[in-house]
Amino acid sequence: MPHSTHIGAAVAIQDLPGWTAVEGRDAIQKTFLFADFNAAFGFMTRVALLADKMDHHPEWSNVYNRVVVQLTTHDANGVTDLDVRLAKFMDGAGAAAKH
Ligand SMILES: C[C@H](O)[C@H](O)[C@H]1CNC2=NC(N)=NC(=O)C2=N1
Repeated sequence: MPHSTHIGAAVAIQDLPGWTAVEGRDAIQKTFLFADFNAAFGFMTRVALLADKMDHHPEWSNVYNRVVVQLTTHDANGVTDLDVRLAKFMDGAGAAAKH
């Protein structure tokens, strides 16, 4: 795996508007709400291409226009710089999202 630096959810969310710490594990969470399924799946596709390049993958689910995301680094048992990088990219790619 790529080298990663442990940050922890509490510190990570200070720099990530709309992201919250998950109860019971070191992970961060955000819900993105889009106009429709097309916009939601477009977002997931753009994120998937980066996740593949980074070899760092979100835990997420999609129902129609809603995408619920949790990020953590399994190899580090917690939130690292890789999760912060992916979260920031999601915030950019999810600019069309309603909050
Ligand atoms: C072998 C492979 O590089 C690892 O399993 C990668 C794949 N994607 C990953 N994604 C996430 N979120 N955390 C990891 O620790 C991780 N590890």
